[in-house]
Amino acid sequence: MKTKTDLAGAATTFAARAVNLAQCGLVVLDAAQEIVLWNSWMVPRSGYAAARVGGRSLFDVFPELRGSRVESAVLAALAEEVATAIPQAHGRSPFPLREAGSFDGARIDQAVSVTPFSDGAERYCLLEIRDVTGTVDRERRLLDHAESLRARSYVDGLTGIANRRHFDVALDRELRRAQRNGGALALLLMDIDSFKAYNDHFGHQQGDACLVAVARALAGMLKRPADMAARYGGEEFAAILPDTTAEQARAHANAIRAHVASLAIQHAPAAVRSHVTLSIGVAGFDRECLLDAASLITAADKALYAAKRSGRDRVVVDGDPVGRAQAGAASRA
Ligand SMILES: Nc1nc2c(ncn2[C@@H]2O[C@H](COP(=O)(O)OP(=O)(O)OP(=O)(O)O)[C@@H](O)[C@H]2O)c(=O)[nH]1
Repeated sequence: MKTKTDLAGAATTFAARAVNLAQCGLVVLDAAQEIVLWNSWMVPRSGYAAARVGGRSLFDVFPELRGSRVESAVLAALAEEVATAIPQAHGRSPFPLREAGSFDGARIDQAVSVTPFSDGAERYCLLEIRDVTGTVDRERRLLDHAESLRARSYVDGLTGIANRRHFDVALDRELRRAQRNGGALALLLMDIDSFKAYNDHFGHQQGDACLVAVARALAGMLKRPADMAARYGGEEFAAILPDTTAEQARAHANAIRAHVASLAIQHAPAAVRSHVTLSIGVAGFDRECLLDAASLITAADKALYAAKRSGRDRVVVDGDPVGRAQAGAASRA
C-alpha cells in the first residue's frame, strides 16, 4: 500500500506531473479502498489536499458515498475487476465537489467511471470524475426549449387558446373516452357572423382584436377542466364538452352566444346586428352514427350552416328541424 510519502514523492515523477494536469478528477484506490492517488484537479473542488486524504478510505473521506452507485462500482472493480461508467443522471451528483474555490456553491454535475487495474499482485481501481455541468446545462436548456416549442405548437398564436392541432388531438381523446365509458360528448362549432363585413369596415387589425375578444369570452364560459375551447380556423371556433348531451350543449351554446352578444362589440353597418354575434352548430356523440371525429364535425358543421342559413345569431343542434331553430332565434331576438 502506498503511503503519504509515496503520494508526495509520486508528484515529482513525469507521469504524476501529467496526472496533475488532467482536466478531470483522478483518484486511485487500493484493495482496501484507501486513497493512493488524488490528483490536483480534486484539491480545490473537494477542499482536501492529497496529503490529507492519502491512506484514508474514500468512504471515510466522503461518508455519503456509502450505499451509492460509486460504492457498488468500486466493489465490483476491486472484487471482480469489472469496469463501470456512471453517467450524470438527473438526480444528485455523487461526489460533494464544487466549482474550484466555491465552498457553498452548487455541486458540479459529474460523470464517473471506475476502472480496475493490477500492479503485480496488488489490485487497484481508478476513478475518473468529469465535470459535465456545461453539457447538463445545455441539455436542460434544449429540453426546456423543446418543451416550450411543443407547448407553443398547440396554442393559437393570435388568440392564445388551443389551435386546430390541439383540438384534433383532444377531440380524438375525448371521443375514445366517451366510447369507452359510454358517456356523452358534445361538439360546438361557432362562427362570427358577417366577419368579412367587420374586416372590410374596421380593418384587419381590429378584426384580429375582435377575434381575441371573442376567444377570451368563449374560453371564460367553459368552466370544467376537461372542456376545451379552440380556434378552429379563421373566424371559426370550436368547443369540446365532455360528459355533456346535445340538449345540455344547446343550453351552453346559447349562454355562449348571449355572452358574446353582451360584449356589445360594435359591428359593421352591413352586418345582421349592430353588435358582433355568433352562429353555433351543435352535435352530440352518438354511438349509432356519430361515432368518429369526422362524422361529429360534419354534423356540427351542417348545424352551423343551418344556423347561418336561417338568419345567423342563433344555435342549431344537429337534427333540429330548421323551423325550430328559427323559432328559438326569434324568441331570443
Ligand atoms: N382579421 C382577421 N380576419 C380573418 C382571420 N381569419 C379569417 N378572417 C376573415 O374572416 C372572414 C370570413 O368571411 P366569410 O367566410 O365570407 O364569412 P362571414 O363574412 O363571416 O359571413 P358569415 O359567416 O356567412 O356570417 C374573411 O373576410 C376572412 O378574411 C384572421 O385571422 N383575422
